[in-house]
Amino acid sequence: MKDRYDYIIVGAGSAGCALAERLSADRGNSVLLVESGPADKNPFIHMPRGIGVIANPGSKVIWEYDVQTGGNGPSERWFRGKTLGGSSSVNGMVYMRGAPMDYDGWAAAGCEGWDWKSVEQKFVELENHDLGAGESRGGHGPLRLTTHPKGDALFDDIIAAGEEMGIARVADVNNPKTTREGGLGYQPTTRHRGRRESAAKAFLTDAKTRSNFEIATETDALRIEFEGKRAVAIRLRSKDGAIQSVRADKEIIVSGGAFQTPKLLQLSGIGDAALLRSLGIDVVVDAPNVGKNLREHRHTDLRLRVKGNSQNASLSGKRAIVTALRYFLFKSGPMSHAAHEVGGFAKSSDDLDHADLQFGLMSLSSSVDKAGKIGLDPFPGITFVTYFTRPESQGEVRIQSSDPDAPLYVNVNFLSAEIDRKKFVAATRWNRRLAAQPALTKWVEEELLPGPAIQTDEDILANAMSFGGTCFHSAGTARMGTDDKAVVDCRLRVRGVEGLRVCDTSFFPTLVSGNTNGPAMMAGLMAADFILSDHAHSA
Ligand SMILES: Cc1cc2nc3c(=O)[nH]c(=O)nc-3n(C[C@H](O)[C@H](O)[C@H](O)COP(=O)(O)OP(=O)(O)OC[C@H]3O[C@@H](n4cnc5c(N)ncnc54)[C@H](O)[C@@H]3O)c2cc1C
Repeated sequence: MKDRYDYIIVGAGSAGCALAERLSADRGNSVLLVESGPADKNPFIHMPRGIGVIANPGSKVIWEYDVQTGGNGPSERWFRGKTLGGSSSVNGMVYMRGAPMDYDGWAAAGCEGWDWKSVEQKFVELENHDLGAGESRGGHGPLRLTTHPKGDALFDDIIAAGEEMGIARVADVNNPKTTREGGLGYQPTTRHRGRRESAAKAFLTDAKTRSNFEIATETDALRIEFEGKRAVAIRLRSKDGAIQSVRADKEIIVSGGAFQTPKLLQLSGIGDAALLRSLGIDVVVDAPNVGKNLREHRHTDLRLRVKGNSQNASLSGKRAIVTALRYFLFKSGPMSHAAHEVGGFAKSSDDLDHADLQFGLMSLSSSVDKAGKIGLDPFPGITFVTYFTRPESQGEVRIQSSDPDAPLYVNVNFLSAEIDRKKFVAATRWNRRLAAQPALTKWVEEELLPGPAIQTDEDILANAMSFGGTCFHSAGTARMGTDDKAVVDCRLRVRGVEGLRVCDTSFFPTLVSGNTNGPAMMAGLMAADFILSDHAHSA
């Protein structure tokens, strides 16, 4: 590693990889990409269902958090990616983009340039879709997308059940009309030829050979260093514990993800002044909203015992070995599936002008045994996973110590907003309506979860944390905006200092209507445009 670069990016996740590729494409820029985790060599990263192995406690490729859910529920163990590709290397590979209204809402709140028409162009640039290029779809970008193949009778009947409810069968669930009106179809995924297509795969495979680009894995960014109000260097700790300051002549961009980005800002003196002083950290900018506005999707699950076509058996016991072998030989079979085979959007009530629910089918089902261990059910089961797409509950992430290795405080405050409670109930009822359609009566044997005893709105809410979970879409903790409380401005520059930006899901002012990997990569492309044009003008 050299002692100075033009640009230093902290975090080789979804956004960081996309940004690094774009900045280093100009050989006149020297770029350093710093990543806490190791290179993505573990073969289970690349096997789509390898997630069951790499997400285990103690895994070297994940960050683990103890998260307060809000209310009286027990805390939950959440994780994020810690390797090249970040969370895109450990996620469920469901590829969604969000709805035009999400981005148009950001623009209407003052952030010009973030309207749907602008971000849509970036999605098109990003995508190499197996459905080919279309009006709102890319066919030539770096990110190879594969739609789950047709042909499974149960999956097809789930889409047919949607049709019986008046929900269109669609070829591309990301089409803007589908995100508005609703529609179910086979799930587009970040997979290619049976392997995970992470941000590292899409953006670093070619870029890493560039002589102006360096990647430092197993290296932690501990603190941003300032001269006056200008961010000038990053304090780094390498694998062997050596500490080094590396200068950025142009900019530092923090892409550590929605938990680690606010943490690094706070450790560097950008945060709530009272909190920072109480921990002995010198204040660079009093920015009380760093770490606030944490947004997350909470899914409600309908676990069903079915008559067949579940993947439970082929992923359990001795058959799992055969399934894994099939995967390693042919890159096919259940080990090559993403989290959802079927997905899409729906309206929880016909009078809505926009879809408000996202649905995903998991072709397996799991339960917790008497010893508290989670395992696949010993019978055929599937799970409907549905969530309200635009939650308003807000939580918080904050440091509890000036020690960078100390655990973070995370409280997501699920269902604290009235609308989220109302929609959680609506989503739970919607799952049941789908399962009750004629197309599915020949498949469904029994509802296992929430279970027949849970019927009233009160019952559903009282048990909400026990039949669903986090979608791992955390965002919002370094909110973009034009108001005094925003952490970054609309070009992602940290307010109150110079030479520092944030580029990851932390800046999202609200959650988008869908999964967040695609939007994070899109953000990396947007940020690259801002940075390159700002420096072209200042040169
Ligand atoms: C289990 C799981 C399942 C998910 N499923 C889906 C899905 O199916 N579809 C979907 O679209 N989205 C999914 N998501 C969400 C999506 O993957 C994330 O929202 C997205 O990847 C976030 O991108 P990011 O750039 O904000 O951060 P990340 O991709 O998390 O990247 C942050 C990177 O920064 C590194 N880093 C952090 N701090 C430091 C530091 N101080 N020094 C050096 N490096 C640092 C981290 O190690 C990490 O590599 C899932 C996420 C998880 C965790």
